[in-house]
Formats: sequence, structure tokens, C-alpha cells
Amino acid sequence: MTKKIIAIVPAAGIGQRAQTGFSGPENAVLPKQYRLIRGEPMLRLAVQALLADSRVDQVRVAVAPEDAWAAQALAGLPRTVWRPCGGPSRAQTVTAALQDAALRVDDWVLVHDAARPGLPAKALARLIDACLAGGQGGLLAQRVADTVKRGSRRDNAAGGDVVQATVVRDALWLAQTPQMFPAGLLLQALLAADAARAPITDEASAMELAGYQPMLIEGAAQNFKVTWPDDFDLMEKWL
Ligand SMILES: Nc1ccn([C@@H]2O[C@H](COP(=O)(O)OP(=O)(O)OP(=O)(O)O)[C@@H](O)[C@H]2O)c(=O)n1
Ligand SMILES: C[C@](O)(CO)[C@H](O)COP(=O)(O)O
Repeated sequence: MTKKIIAIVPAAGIGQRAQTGFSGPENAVLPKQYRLIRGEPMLRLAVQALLADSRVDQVRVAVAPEDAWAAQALAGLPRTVWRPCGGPSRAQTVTAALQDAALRVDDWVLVHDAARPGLPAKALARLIDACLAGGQGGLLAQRVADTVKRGSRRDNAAGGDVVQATVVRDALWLAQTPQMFPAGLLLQALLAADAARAPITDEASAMELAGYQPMLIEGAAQNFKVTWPDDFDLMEKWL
């Protein structure tokens, strides 16, 4: 039987660092994934970026249980469903979405942040091609371009950190999404990481903890994560 490729979009965060300060229905603070970029909710753009590859069978968006915006933001998109299964952390949201999807163990899962609407079709295709060809999971990532400093918490004269060391950056990459893994292995790895109370910020770290070595596939600058207030304008320019 052909293995499906199912995308999961965790979209249950609040976007605290983005400080949108915008209000939606009932004056709730509008989470950053619903803020408009180029006139469209950021979440919708992120889902459309995944739908651009016809090999993606379905996109499953995981929103917060009290979410009031998903239906409108995702209206009319093909191959897309959403579920109110978001949890208190990104990893818990992804775990709940995987359990809700009840996939076959060897179906492929592509997890992509709602906060990365700039995903180029070519980068997505690179990741899918590499994982299918290698039969191995992987993630989009970018090599670190700048010189890297480790700071110490000791205050400098201006009240900030001071340099403790310059870090060798040759082998350093910045993790992006999508991150693509077999559904069964990913669910097992996330559950094991949760049981071990390991701090997990992406799917690859759960897989690493379980002993796997995910492939690093070249990502893209425009696939950056909208995190800080200025990022909205920057993303609008890219798009
Ligand atoms: N409990 C959570 C926390 C985050 N996310 C999702 O994980 C993705 C990446 O997280 P991030 O950019 O850190 O989003 P937020 O957690 O919303 O941002 P912040 O940490 O600034 O609050 C986002 O699509 C976000 O909605 C989620 O589904 N469930
Ligand atoms: C998954 C991720 O986008 C990879 O860079 C990132 O780890 C999300 O975590 P954050 O700590 O919420 O930025």
C-alpha cells in the first residue's frame, strides 16, 4: 500500500514574543498565526505553502481548544482539516495531532510551524525528495552564517551580557520546519521524550533522543519563523 504524506501544522501557540496586541472575537488577544500578512492570515499562507506540493495528501491543523478563528482562516482550502487538540507546549500539540490522525505507522508526517508562511515550494520538494529517496527522516535547516558567541549572564557596563567564548560554527545549523518522519516512529519518540521530561522544541530532537540521526536538508532564508514584532513586516516583504 502507498505510504501517505500527511502534514501537521501546530497552531495552538499564543505568540507571546510577537506581542500582536490585536483583538479578535470576544476581545481575546489574536494569536500571531491569525495576524494578516499580505491580507491573509499567516496560518492560511503556511497551509497553502504545504498544499503547493501535490504529494501532500492532507494538511491537519492543530489549534487550541478555545480557538475561535481557524474556521474562517482556513475556509475553502482543499485537503485541509483542523482539530481543537492543541496542548500546552508545541510538542504536546504535535503529539495530540498525531494521535488524533490515527495514521498507519509507516505513513510520512511533515510537521510545519504555522509561523513559517514563507516556505518555498522548492525547499519543501527538496525535503520530501530526500526523505523518500533515503527512506529516512529529516528536516530543513540552514548553516549558521555569522560568527557565533557564547554570552555569559554577567552584566557588562551597559547592562547586557559579555562574551564568554567564540563557538566553532562549522557544524552548526539552524533548524527550520517542515520536519519529516515516519508517523509511528515520531509518535513513539515524542511519547518517550515526554515520559523522560526532556525539553523538546522540535520533532528532530525527539528523534535524536530516541537514537536516530535526522538528515539536514538545505532550507531557505525566507522560511524564517515569524517570532518578533518586526518579523511581520519582513515576511510581508519576502512574500
Ligand atoms: N502550545 C503550543 C505552542 C506553540 N505551538 C505552535 O508551534 C509553532 C512554533 O512556535 P512559536 O513560533 O514559538 O509560537 P508561539 O509558541 O505561539 O510563540 P511564543 O513562544 O512567542 O509564545 C507555532 O505555529 C505555534 O502556534 C503550538 O501549536 N502549541
Ligand atoms: C520547530 C522550530 O521552529 C525549529 O526552529 C522551533 O524549535 C520552534 O521552537 P520555539 O522555541 O518556539 O522557537
